Amino acid sequence: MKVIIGSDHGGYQLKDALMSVLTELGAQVEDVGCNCADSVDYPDYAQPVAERVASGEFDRGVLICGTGIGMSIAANKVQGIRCAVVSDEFTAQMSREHNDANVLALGGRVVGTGLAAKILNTWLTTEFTGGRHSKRISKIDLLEGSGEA
Ligand SMILES: O=C(CO)[C@H](O)[C@H](O)[C@H](O)COP(=O)(O)O
Repeated sequence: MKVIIGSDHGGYQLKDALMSVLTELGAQVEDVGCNCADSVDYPDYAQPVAERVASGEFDRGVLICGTGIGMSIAANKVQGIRCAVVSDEFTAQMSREHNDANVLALGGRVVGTGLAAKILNTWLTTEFTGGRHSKRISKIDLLEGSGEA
């Protein structure tokens, strides 16, 4: 699986910590930064991650800011992106099974490293259920003008 990951200054430490999870899962990872505590703007990292997932270049994206909220708002502006902010394992599982989320947003100031690793593991290894959920995803596609009625 090809995964692209990015963060702002509120998430770069958690991003670094999660690299081992991605490596253990055998993911092919590209890190678009940032890589230090200097203040940056989260949309500058959400945009390349979201666009490169939406284009099909990467299978999944992971975005980390202080809360995950800013990253998710920005990523969800890109057509074809279903970004879920997750702080627990159950919603990580549901965001894949029901919502087919293709980008995961985490809060570096919200979840600790251990929980974040479990969330990421669950999120990357859970498949979309399809069925009744596919119809709902199609309706989301219509909302953003990319689907067919
Ligand atoms: O966008 C966010 C909140 O929705 C992110 O958590 C940012 O990381 C946060 O806003 C950055 O805050 P800072 O005070 O500039 O460090």
